[in-house]
Order: sequence, then structure tokens, then C-alpha cells
Amino acid sequence: MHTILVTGGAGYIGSHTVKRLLDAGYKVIVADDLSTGHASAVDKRAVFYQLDVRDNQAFGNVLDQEQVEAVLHCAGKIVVSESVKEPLKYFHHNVSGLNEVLKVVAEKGIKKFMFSSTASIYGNNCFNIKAVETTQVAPTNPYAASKHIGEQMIHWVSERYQMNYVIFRYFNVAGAEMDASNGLRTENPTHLVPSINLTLLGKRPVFEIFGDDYQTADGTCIRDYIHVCDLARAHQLGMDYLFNGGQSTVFNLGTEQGYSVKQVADTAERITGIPLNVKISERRSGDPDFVLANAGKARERLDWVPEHSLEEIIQSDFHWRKQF
Ligand SMILES: NC(=O)c1ccc[n+]([C@@H]2O[C@H](COP(=O)([O-])OP(=O)(O)OC[C@H]3O[C@@H](n4cnc5c(N)ncnc54)[C@H](O)[C@@H]3O)[C@@H](O)[C@H]2O)c1
Ligand SMILES: O=c1ccn([C@@H]2O[C@H](COP(=O)(O)OP(=O)(O)O[C@H]3O[C@H](CO)[C@H](O)[C@H](O)[C@H]3O)[C@@H](O)[C@H]2O)c(=O)[nH]1
Repeated sequence: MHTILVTGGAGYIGSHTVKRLLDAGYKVIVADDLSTGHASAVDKRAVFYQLDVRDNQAFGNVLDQEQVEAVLHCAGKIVVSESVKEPLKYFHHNVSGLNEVLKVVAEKGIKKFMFSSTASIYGNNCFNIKAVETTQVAPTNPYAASKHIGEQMIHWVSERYQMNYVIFRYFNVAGAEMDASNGLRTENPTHLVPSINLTLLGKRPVFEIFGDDYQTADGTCIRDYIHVCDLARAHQLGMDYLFNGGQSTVFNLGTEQGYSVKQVADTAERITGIPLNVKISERRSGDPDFVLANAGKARERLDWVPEHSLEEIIQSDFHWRKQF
């Protein structure tokens, strides 16, 4: 049984991935400082350590003690608007934090590394095209820049220390476990699907569409929404790939299906049968018109095909939220 350590494993994507890795037979260790994560999200089968991964001593001790063979680095700060206001906080957590993690990983001779990156590093460069991994990146905010720098750090560290890596560029992650056992626990989420569902559930007065004058058919932004459980499965396949000797590479993770903000809102109204109170507001700064994945590489090399539809993404998040 191989042992994987997941940093940020008490967070949204990390906790869903931990469950999937355990189901696939991996031993999983979680290292999380609970700054935005929740201990209750961590599957009971995992071994949990509350620590800041920038604490070299504590992190290194866990790698030794648990005989970790691979690290999945999910920990990080993730809010684009906050990164514009506090860029140094983002470079501190996402760049210096990664630097500390890589230092210990290299020192301990760990040869398998996986990293959570983002489609937002493509910026506006995928207008009206499906981004491939070789599409030129153009980060438009400190969060995306921090992830781009992180990708380059991993590349150069792997060249020096013969560490194999998989970098995943996630598109728009949403949804919850289909049995409502886990989902996004962020207190005041800003992302589209939770914002719509919180309004449908009467927990917010109105759902704001941030701009309807974009260069798209209905004027609202187009994105590629991927179910968090499909994403979790990709991580398991990525780990299998690394443990089978797979070479270092980058994969886009998206469905290749684009939906506008209005289409997502209409779909949510239709499947829940609840009318949505909508208001058209100003554009949110830094939003590209169009972001869509070409995920052919993950399909070919990992045999990864997303299984969940937009309806299931919305419905699962709705059922998860309805409980609280
Ligand atoms: N959610 C998305 O739409 C999205 C999209 C693209 C990429 N990502 C990336 O995926 C990763 C996970 O995102 P998420 O949505 O699950 O966010 P999240 O905030 O739910 O999870 C991040 C986790 O990292 C932990 N953490 C943060 N700093 C830490 C530190 N120094 N030491 C230990 N633990 C620390 C937090 O407590 C939290 O549990 C992030 O790296 C993010 O940039 C997320
Ligand atoms: O209340 C809301 C919330 C969002 N939107 C719109 O919905 C779309 C999606 O917005 P999200 O905030 O859900 O997601 P982003 O596309 O801004 O970014 C997300 O997806 C990116 C990849 O495409 C990165 O992964 C990034 O980390 C992650 O936050 C955008 O056009 C946004 O303006 C609204 O109209 N109203």
C-alpha cells in the first residue's frame, strides 16, 4: 500500500480527493493548518496532522514518521479578489509556502509530487478556444501569478532532484458528494454555483450577475464547470500514473463544455423549481469573457472522463447546502 500526504486535505478539493484516494487503496496522511479547512471534512480513515506546511520541522517529521512516498500539495490561498488587495499574502502562502514544502520534499528524497494549479493562469488567452496545456499563459491577478510561479518552481526542482510531478490546472470546480456527505464548507462563498444556490435557499436576497455585456451569445461569461468528485478521481488516476513511472507533465481538468452565467442560473431554476431573484450588476474586475478546457491529454494519458453533468453539479451543491 503506497502512502500519500495531502496538504490542505481538510479543504474543499483536498477532502474530496482524500476520500477517493482512500477508496482506491492508498494510505492517506493529511497535513492542514485548518485556516480555511475543517477537521470534520477529513475522512476518518486518514491520519490527520494539524500543522502549517511552512513549519519545516513539523512537516519533515510527519514525512519521516509516516514514510510518505508522494505529496499532493493542495494547501493554499484561493480568492482572486483578495489576492488583488493583498498580493504579498498570496505570494507568502502560495510561493514561499510551496518553496518550504519543496525544500523538505527534496531533502527527504520524495520523488512523486502533485500540485493544484488553475485555469486562471491562461487569463484572456483562451478567448473562443479550448485551452490546451501549451496555450500561452497570461496571469491577470496575483493569485494566478502565484500558481504560475509555483508551476515553474516545481519544474526546476524536479529537474534538479529527479522528482516526477503532475500539475493539474483545474477549471471551475463545483458540486458536492452525491450523497451530501461532503461539500464546500466555506462560510461566505463567492463562486457562482454556491451563490446561486444560497439565493434559491433564501439565505441571500438576490443573485447578482456580474456583467451582461461580455462578448458571448447572451452577454454573460462562459466557464467550464467540473464536478469536485470528477476532479478527485483525476487525482487518483494521476497518482496511479506517477506510481506506474509516469513522467512529469501538466494536465487541464475540465469538461470541455461551456456554460454562461445565465445558463447556469436558468438550469438551477429549472431543476429546483424555485424562481431565482436575479439582478444585473457591474462587471467584476479581472473576469475573462470565456474560459474552456481542452482536456484531451488527461483523457488520453490518464483515461479520465468526467462523469457528472452541470445539473448534477448544481443539484449536489443544493442538497449539501439544504442541510444547514
Ligand atoms: N476551488 C477552486 O475553484 C480552485 C480552482 C483552481 C485551483 N484551486 C486550487 O486548489 C487548491 C485547493 O483549493 P480549495 O478550493 O480546496 O480551497 P480550500 O481553502 O477549501 O482548501 C485549502 C486548504 O489548505 C489549508 N491550508 C492553507 N494554508 C495552509 C498552510 N500554510 N499549511 C497547511 N494547510 C494550509 C486550508 O486550511 C484548507 O484546508 C488550492 O491550491 C487552490 O488554489 C482551487
Ligand atoms: O455571484 C456571482 C458569482 C460569479 N459570477 C460569475 O460567474 C463566473 C464564474 O465565477 P466564479 O467566481 O465561480 O469563478 P471564476 O471563473 O472567477 O474562477 C474560478 O475558476 C478559475 C478557472 O477558470 C480558477 O480556477 C479560479 O481559482 C476560480 O476561482 C464569472 O463570470 C463571475 O463573474 C456572477 O455573475 N455572480
